[in-house]
Amino acid sequence: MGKQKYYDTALKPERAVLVGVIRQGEKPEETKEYLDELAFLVDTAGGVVANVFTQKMEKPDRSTFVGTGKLEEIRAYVQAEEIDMVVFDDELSPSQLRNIERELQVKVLDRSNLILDIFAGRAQTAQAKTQVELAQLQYLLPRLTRLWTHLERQKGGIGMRGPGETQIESDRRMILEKISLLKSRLQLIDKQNETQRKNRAQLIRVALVGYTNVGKSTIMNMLSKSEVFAENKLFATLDTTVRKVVIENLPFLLSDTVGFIRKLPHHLVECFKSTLDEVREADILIHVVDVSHSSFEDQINVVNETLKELGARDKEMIMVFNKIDAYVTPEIDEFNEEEPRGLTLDEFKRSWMGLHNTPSLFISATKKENLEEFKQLLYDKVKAQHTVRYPYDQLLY
Ligand SMILES: Nc1nc2c(ncn2[C@@H]2O[C@H](COP(=O)(O)OP(=O)(O)OP(=O)(O)O)[C@@H](O)[C@H]2O)c(=O)[nH]1
Ligand SMILES: [Mg+2]
Repeated sequence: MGKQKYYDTALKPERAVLVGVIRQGEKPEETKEYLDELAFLVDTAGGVVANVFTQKMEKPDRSTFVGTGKLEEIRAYVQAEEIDMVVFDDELSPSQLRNIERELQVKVLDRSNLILDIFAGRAQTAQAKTQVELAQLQYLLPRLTRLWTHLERQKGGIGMRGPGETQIESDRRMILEKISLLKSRLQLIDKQNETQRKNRAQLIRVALVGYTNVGKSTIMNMLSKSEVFAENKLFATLDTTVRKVVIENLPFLLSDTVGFIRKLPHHLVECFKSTLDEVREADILIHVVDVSHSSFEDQINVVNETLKELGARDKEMIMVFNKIDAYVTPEIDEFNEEEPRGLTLDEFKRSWMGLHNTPSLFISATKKENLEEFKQLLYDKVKAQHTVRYPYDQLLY
């Protein structure tokens, strides 16, 4: 796919239509959240959203995701409005993808390959590039296989023998060869990185983790006075950056890494495992939350789940609620007089502190609010671990 195109602002942005299914028991706000996030992904990839289609269904249709009537409606819109692509909020199965493409006659993407495409456009280092390419090929492979078995089922029919199959078979073989090549390349890079990590000074390691776009890189820049790329797009950071930071007289290593997101394609997590080594090997995690985001509590859960998947859930953690400057008390229901609004920041703070033992802080990285308190807590935590780990270290005394 034309990655170049996405980032070339001189070209007309591609026009997209989003499609989501409202499952039974799902609240309309939830669906809206999911689709808003999908729209942000499209925006990050350089496209513009022209329209959104939703359908209430018990579960997505097995062959066409949405019902045939809805698909017909989308097709009419796509033709009338010169739409370049249709993006589905869930990962489509190989046969769904094929059926929908046949019906709509336009580029069809799902959430997974949209994320993969953004990653591909952002990867800078050899490691990230290799990881993304591997994930893309692994995404592609079953979509070829199924096509192939589909053809095989019809084998015997006149005109169905021969080239069709062998073409796909050889594509498949090529992809498999490429996958094993990429895997061995990654192993080599991993080994080099491991050696690098071993050669590092004996310092406590702290990792910034959190949902994408919460302000991890901004905090990294603030603490290390370095320049890590930060912007209001999803997945601004793909490669892990490690910096030495000194608070008062205490040095430690701080790493900034790729943000997490709901429904992150599984093979992508797999491929990025080694990028996330810094997280897995960290002594302390700083879990950054964008408290101004309307679904920040869901985002906290997604991050905790992903950490569990990485085997990093039991580490010492500090919760940092960032962007307090942008927090607005949510309006819940204007017709309910007893509960016309959600929690104010203060109320949330108190209820959070009451429920959780994890040390928590409320800051604004851009407005520089409560940064001293944050640095102090970080200093205390790092120092506590440092004195246990390196008791004879002269640095501290
Ligand atoms: N209002 C407000 N915006 C902030 C604050 N901290 C960061 N931002 C903005 O949030 C956006 C995302 O910041 P990043 O630091 O790139 O976030 P990240 O978590 O590194 O994002 P990814 O690398 O994409 O996962 C940027 O536009 C920042 O300027 C804050 O305290 N208040
Ligand atoms: Mg970042």
